Amino acid sequence: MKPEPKFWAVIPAAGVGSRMQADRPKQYLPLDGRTVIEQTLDIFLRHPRIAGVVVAVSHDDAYFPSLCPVTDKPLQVVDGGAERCHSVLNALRGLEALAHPEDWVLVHDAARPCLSDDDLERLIETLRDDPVGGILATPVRDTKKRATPDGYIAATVDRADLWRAFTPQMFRLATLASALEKALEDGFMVTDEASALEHAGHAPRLVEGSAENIKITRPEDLRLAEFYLAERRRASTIREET
Ligand SMILES: Nc1ccn([C@@H]2O[C@H](COP(=O)(O)OP(=O)(O)OP(=O)(O)O)[C@@H](O)[C@H]2O)c(=O)n1
Ligand SMILES: C[C@](O)(CO)[C@H](O)COP(=O)(O)O
Repeated sequence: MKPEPKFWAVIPAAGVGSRMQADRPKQYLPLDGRTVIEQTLDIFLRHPRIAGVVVAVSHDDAYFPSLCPVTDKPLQVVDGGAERCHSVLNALRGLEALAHPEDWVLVHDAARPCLSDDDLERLIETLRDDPVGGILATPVRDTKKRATPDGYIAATVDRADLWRAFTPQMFRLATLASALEKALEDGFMVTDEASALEHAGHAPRLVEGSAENIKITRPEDLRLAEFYLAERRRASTIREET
């Protein structure tokens, strides 16, 4: 009898956050009373289906050790790499000591603290029997333009079938690790996990999620994330009081 596959979270958190122009890596900036990364980790540490978490942090990260998230789940910390894909691959290799090759891995940016429990649950429920896996995403809303090198409109891109890729991106551990290794061997510095699966010939599934699942990249994103989390806290308080 094959064991039921488990669900693991991999959190790439080894970036420097250069576009944020802050005094520290953006995953350690304050957000709604905690840090960005604590908000993100909490989503997975408190979700009943998540068996454990592997976080990739910069080898000289001086911030993470002071956080000490409280959890009874396995929480492994590995060194990140030069690019996000290297950090993810390092985390997958760390996870191999804890997980079965057929277990599901949900790769989620530390910089996306506004992922909702509903979206996480929908992703898992939609993909748990899928032969490949997939990603949270949302259809493009704005008209898309391609630019000339000197900042003029070169063309309008048909947005009919365009989606914005979010995270988590959910794939089987062995499939994802080998796809990432192959993409890197072939010289593809993929910016998300789905690109590696596509390079390997797969067609990951798109699971529509909330546009509130923003990636904190620039200063204005932090203000928006503060608004979203404060709104959810207010709504939760009202529900508890009624
Ligand atoms: N070598 C890297 C680069 C990025 N990340 C992580 O991947 C996520 C998405 O990357 P991005 O938003 O680009 O973060 P940074 O690389 O830190 O931002 P910037 O490009 O502005 O420096 C973040 O949680 C970041 O910490 C990582 O683990 N390892
Ligand atoms: C993985 C990702 O968040 C999907 O949109 C995005 O590709 C990360 O890109 P970044 O340049 O590493 O922020």
